[in-house]
Amino acid sequence: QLPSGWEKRLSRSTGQTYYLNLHTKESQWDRPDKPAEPKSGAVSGGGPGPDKVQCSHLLVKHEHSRRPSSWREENITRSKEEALESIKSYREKIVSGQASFAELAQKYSDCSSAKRGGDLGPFGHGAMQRPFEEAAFALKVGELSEPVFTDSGVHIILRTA
Ligand SMILES: N=C(N)NCCC[C@H](NC(=O)[C@@H]1CCC/C1=C\[C@H](COP(=O)(O)O)NC(=O)[C@@H](N)Cc1ccccc1)C(N)=O
Repeated sequence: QLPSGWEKRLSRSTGQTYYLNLHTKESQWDRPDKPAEPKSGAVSGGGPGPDKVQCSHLLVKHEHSRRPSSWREENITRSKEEALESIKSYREKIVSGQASFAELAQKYSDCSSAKRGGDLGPFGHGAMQRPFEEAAFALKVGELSEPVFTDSGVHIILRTA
C-alpha cells in the first residue's frame, strides 16, 4: 500500500496513473517509495535507514536565533515562544488541508529555501544541524515533523523523498 498521505489518481489528460500527496498537494508520476517490504524473518523496521533524504522545511526565527535576520525581516525580534506558536499554527493549517506546505513556506519561512517552497534538495548525514538531521531521517516520505528546534530557530520538516 502507499505511504500515509498519498493517493493514487488517474490523469484526466493522459489517462496515466499518478500519485498525489494530500499534505503538500504535490503530484508525481512515480509511485512514492513504498515502505520496504519486510524480508521474511527480518526484524521489522530494524533495517539501515536511507543515506540521503530530501526535505522541505518552514523555519521561523526568533530573537535568540544564531542569525536573527532573513529575506523576510532585517531584524527578527519575536520571542522563541511566539515563533513556536506561529510554527504550530502553520502546521495545523497544513494538516487540516487549509494550505499547502509549499505555499506557507514560500510566504513565511525565514530560510532562503522559502523561494523553493522550502525545498532543501537531497542531503546526507552531517549536512544539517543535528536536531534537524535526526528529525528529518526519522520521517517517512510524505510525513510532516512536529516542531524542531535548532540554533537557526523553530522548523517543521516535510520529507519529500
Ligand atoms: N544543503 C546544505 N547542506 N546547505 C547548508 C546547510 C547548512 C546547515 N543548515 C541547517 O542545519 C539548517 C536546517 C536547514 C536549513 C538550515 C539553516 C539555514 C537558515 O538558518 P541560518 O543559517 O540563517 O541560521 N538555511 C540554510 O542553511 C540554507 N543554505 C539551506 C538551503 C537553502 C536553499 C537551498 C538549499 C539549502 C547547517 N549545518 O547549519
